[in-house]
Amino acid sequence: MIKVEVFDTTLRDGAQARGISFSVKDKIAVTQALDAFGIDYIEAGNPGSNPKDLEFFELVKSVELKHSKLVAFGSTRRKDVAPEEDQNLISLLQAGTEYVSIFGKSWDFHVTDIIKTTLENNLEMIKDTLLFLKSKGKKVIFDAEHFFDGYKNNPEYALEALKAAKDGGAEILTLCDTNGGCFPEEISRITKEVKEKLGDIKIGIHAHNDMGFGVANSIAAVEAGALQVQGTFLGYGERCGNANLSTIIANLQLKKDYELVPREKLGLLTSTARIIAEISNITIEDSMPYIGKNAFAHKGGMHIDGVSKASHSFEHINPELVGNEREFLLSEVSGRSTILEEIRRVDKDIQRDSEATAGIIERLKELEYQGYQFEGAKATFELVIRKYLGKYKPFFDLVYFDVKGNYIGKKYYSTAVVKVKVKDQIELTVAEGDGPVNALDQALRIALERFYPELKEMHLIDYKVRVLKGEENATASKVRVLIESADAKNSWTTIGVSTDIIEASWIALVDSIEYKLIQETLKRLEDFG
Ligand SMILES: CC(=O)SCCNC(=O)CCNC(=O)[C@H](O)C(C)(C)COP(=O)(O)OP(=O)(O)OC[C@H]1O[C@@H](n2cnc3c(N)ncnc32)[C@H](O)[C@@H]1OP(=O)(O)O
Ligand SMILES: CC(=O)C(=O)O
Repeated sequence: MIKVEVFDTTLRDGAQARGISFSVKDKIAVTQALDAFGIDYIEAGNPGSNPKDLEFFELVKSVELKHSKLVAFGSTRRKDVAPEEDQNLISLLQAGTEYVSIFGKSWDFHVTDIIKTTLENNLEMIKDTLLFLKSKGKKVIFDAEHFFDGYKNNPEYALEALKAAKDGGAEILTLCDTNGGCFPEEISRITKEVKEKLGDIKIGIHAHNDMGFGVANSIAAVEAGALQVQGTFLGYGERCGNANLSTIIANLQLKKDYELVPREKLGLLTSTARIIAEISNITIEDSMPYIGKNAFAHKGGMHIDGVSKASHSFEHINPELVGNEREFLLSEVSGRSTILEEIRRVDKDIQRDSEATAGIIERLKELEYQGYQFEGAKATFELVIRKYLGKYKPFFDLVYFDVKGNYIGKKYYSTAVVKVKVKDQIELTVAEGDGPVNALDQALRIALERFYPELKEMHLIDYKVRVLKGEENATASKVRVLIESADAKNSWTTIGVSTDIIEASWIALVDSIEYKLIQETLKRLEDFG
């Protein structure tokens, strides 16, 4: 088992992604999540860039980290400034970290045309900067910016840049595919050549994802001898992002003979990813390998049948290894194996071959054809099963409802009137709401709470509407409404479809209330034994 160090730059390179802006508090929270997961190095900011990063390094001094080493990032000294007078280097020292990472030019074209200095001066800038930082007691990781492009253009010079960093006392030389434009075989070949030519110093890899090879290139470098991988936990970063560490860690640790994080921590991969996404205010792509919501979600009836018989028939790993979960999605492509579990929740005696199983599948496919989609609305599907099996009795009957919107002065009000019959009693209520559905929800609850006080515990937490185009369901302009409701212990989702948004919302609202009342009834029956 070879140890490969993990270097996370979510808080530095990840913060260079469009749409990401961490507050100091966010940075501390991400640092703590990465530390708890066992990341070796956290590049947490660029103190020469902005006061926020400097403030972060000041405040983080009082945060106890159990595993990770913090790293402050900056560039080599400016071309005509001595290191001790370079403002960026002074800020780096102020950050007070044991480790600093310094990026320097290793592509001759960048030296002459971007920083506009001589090739010799750039080598001096690298060496001087590192010697200065070493003299101040720092451990330095050298990021050879554009190393692979530089090596392809002028291998001797690119290697000279690495040697300057080595002579300056670098602990690790990181080869960067800054523009993300290399193929894995190039990364592999060049990494091997660097290792042969530079001897015993530790090599790292920093890959970008512009060709979709961020993960593949990082793995190619590790297989060629790199012992440190830089990336961002969820692949955030400038342009197409950085190499995605959550994928690299799982790939190398579960499929190859490398240890990247302590073994017992791998099961925290998914929860750590979700914490970081939440703080970053970015939704994780459902299809992200290992940690995405769909990574172990099965929809095809034959796949579900296979997984139920032997999980590895359609899963490359057990989801528990990375803290994710298996899910079976209900839909028109479901077979009997998929829905049997749902049916048995209602009636344990029903078998795969029972007539009811086939009948319920037919009903499911019919409803999906009308525009329903049950993969996200299992509560409504439970009601479909109950209705089919005759295990459903309405808790109330609707006499009528009426919803109106009015401008009064300059303000828009929605009002709903609901008349229902419960146990032979008629209840007529009226309520105002923020919108028509909210008004309807309020009026219905007021009408029912007298009979079913447990409804006071539940509330609506999400409401989504989707307009269905004709070709999707063979009918013109229907709307699909999904309502998520919750009480103190559970949340559940219901669905309604109609050509009228109010009617679709009503259907989903009624299902949401009936589902809650059924659960309460079942609980009471269970309590009575
Ligand atoms: C590949 C990477 O991700 S590298 C990191 C990139 N990240 C960032 O740029 C985010 C943080 N950057 C910043 O906050 C700002 O760019 C600062 C504060 C660092 C600098 O701001 P400014 O002084 O206004 O310079 P500006 O950003 O316009 O230009 C960059 C300067 O750095 C110089 N420079 C670029 N790379 C290097 C290097 N490796 N070593 C020394 N100087 C460098 C450029 O030549 C240019 O100098 P010039 O002003 O003499 O032309
Ligand atoms: C250092 C760095 O972020 C890069 O070269 O991409």
